[in-house]
Amino acid sequence: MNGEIEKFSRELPKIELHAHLNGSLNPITLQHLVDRKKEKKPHLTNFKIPNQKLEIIDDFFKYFKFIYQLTDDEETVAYITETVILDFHSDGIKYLELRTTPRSNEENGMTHESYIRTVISVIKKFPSSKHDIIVRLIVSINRQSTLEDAIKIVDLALKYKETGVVGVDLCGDPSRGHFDNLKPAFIKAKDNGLKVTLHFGEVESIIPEHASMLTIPPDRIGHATYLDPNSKRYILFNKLPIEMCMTSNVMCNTVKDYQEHHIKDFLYAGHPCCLCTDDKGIFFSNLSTEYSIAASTFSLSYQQLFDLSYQCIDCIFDGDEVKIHLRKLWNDWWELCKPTLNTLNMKEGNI
Ligand SMILES: CNc1ncnc2c1ncn2[C@@H]1O[C@H](COP(=O)(O)O)[C@@H](O)[C@H]1O
Repeated sequence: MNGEIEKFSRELPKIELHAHLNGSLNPITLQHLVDRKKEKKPHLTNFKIPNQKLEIIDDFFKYFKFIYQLTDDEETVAYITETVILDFHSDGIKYLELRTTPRSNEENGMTHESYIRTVISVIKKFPSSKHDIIVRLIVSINRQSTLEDAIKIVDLALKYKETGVVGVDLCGDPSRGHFDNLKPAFIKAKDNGLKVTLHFGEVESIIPEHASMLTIPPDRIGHATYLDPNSKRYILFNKLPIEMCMTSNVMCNTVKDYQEHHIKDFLYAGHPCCLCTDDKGIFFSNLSTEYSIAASTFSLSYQQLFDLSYQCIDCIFDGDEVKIHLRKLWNDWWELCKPTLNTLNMKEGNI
């Protein structure tokens, strides 16, 4: 990879809109958690995430059986939230929408509500004025939830709407559950002013759920790898922003390689695409690497990389005031940075 582009991608102000808390733990944090818990849970002693491409996406979801045992109390949830925010901060992320699925643990008194409260209490420690990063929360609902639980989670998201929750997400193993079972929960979220993002088209077998999902309608979708013609038309016509997770898709083998990634078609069409990490801890990536990969795969120029990052501002779930703040930040950075760039890479790239 071109070293100059890597440096540029690191320094570029960036927005992360699709990052699962428990999938974003760096290897050092994970090892630290293993060390802390191994006395009580000796079967986790040798747990490590292998840095290799998976054969099928089903294998990916198995990791959470282990990770969840490491993050099953409020103290640890607070610790990982802080670590993950600091990691994103040091990678040049200026606005982060972190997402997580509330969990409970009867043994130590953690409830869905105390889980959310814990995450929010850490987010509050990062006021933008002090820390140079704005953090918001998306509350995830797993596809395997019951409708009753999903509604409870939406109610909690609404309860904490004024303290940093901006939206809800549908996530989880796409081969489990069905969107229609949970649809009323998403309608409730939307009706009450929360934004909605849905994992969409991550695998081909999910296509029959698409038409129903689009009726919500979502404010963004994640992945959009496998699309039927009607959904694709809807997404393009409505300029529905897509959270693009290139390394995640390649590592889970839902996309053959970077060159074949569907982001290419959407970029050609001038469609709003937001590069995201998904689960940077499991895929050994970070957001600046995703920008470098996009640049080297599709020969993007500095200007195109900057534009790619800039247009994410329009796709955030927070309101106009934050958007205006971010636009100024981006423009000021670009004015300072532009004169120092190698003019060769300023020329238009392939897209
Ligand atoms: C590969 N792409 C993906 N597709 C679907 N769901 C995913 C995912 N990556 C992560 N998750 C969902 O996020 C949870 C972990 O973070 P939190 O416990 O919420 O912080 C996983 O259990 C899974 O449901």
